[in-house]
Amino acid sequence: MNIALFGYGKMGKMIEQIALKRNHSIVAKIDLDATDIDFSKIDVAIDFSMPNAAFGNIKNCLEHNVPIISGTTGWLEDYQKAVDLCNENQGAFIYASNFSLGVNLFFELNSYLAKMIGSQKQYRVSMEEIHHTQKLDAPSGTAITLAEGVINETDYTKWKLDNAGDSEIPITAKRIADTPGTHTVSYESEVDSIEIKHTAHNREGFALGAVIAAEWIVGKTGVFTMKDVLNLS
Ligand SMILES: NC(=O)c1ccc[n+]([C@@H]2O[C@H](COP(=O)([O-])OP(=O)(O)OC[C@H]3O[C@@H](n4cnc5c(N)ncnc54)[C@H](O)[C@@H]3O)[C@@H](O)[C@H]2O)c1
Ligand SMILES: O=C(O)C1=N[C@H](C(=O)O)CCC1
Repeated sequence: MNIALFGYGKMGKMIEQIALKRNHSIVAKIDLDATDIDFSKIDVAIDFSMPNAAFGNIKNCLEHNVPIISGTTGWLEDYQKAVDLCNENQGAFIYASNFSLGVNLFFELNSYLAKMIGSQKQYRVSMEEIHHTQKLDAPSGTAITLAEGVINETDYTKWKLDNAGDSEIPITAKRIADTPGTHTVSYESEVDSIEIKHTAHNREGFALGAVIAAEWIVGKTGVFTMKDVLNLS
């Protein structure tokens, strides 16, 4: 498969290594705004760029009929526009806040736990995410997906960074050097605590998941998620 990388930073470089090992070719590396991209030889694009660049890259690919996988976080105010563009162009698009298999299993576990605890009003939920100090957005996209998972199953209505009101889920974002990504969901009552936690040891899981999503999407039409790719219920 001929892959174009939008964003050639920490993730772009890791994705390149994994894609080459899986016998794909990297036919373009776009690391800044580019106007002279030859879309005719690209089978699929993978965007791990920056919050202010992701939507432009997705739009460019969809308008040139190139399927696009986006892992960039912090641009979700434009997500619905990307979905509409994909549908208008009969294109193919996946955004995931986290492409690793482990985190996608963790999302399922989080929803299941929230569903069980939803009616147990003695528990208060909170979340913590820890990432490296270069991260531009907070809270992490993964923490937002986790919060949405809880909101779907309980009476919580919103998430909020730090101090939250009664119906809001408080998320604490910490930045510590060299931390690839750690997420904890905690439930506290007067008498006990329940915690679930996912720790990424490096970026390989994110990158492998993105390449697997790219392999999966070629030849398909529509807006998909990692649940579709991994065949999770
Ligand atoms: N979904 C996931 O599984 C997952 C995993 C890790 C990181 N991320 C997200 O991916 C993004 C990139 O992470 P990173 O650690 O590689 O960051 P990084 O800062 O190392 O790399 C980003 C690269 O994007 C480039 N860039 C800037 N403007 C661009 C443009 N217009 N087009 C193309 N490239 C452009 C920058 O020059 C930089 O090299 C972040 O938003 C991060 O939160 C997501
Ligand atoms: O390194 C990052 O930046 C990461 N971003 C994603 C997020 O915001 O959830 C996934 C984990 C790593």
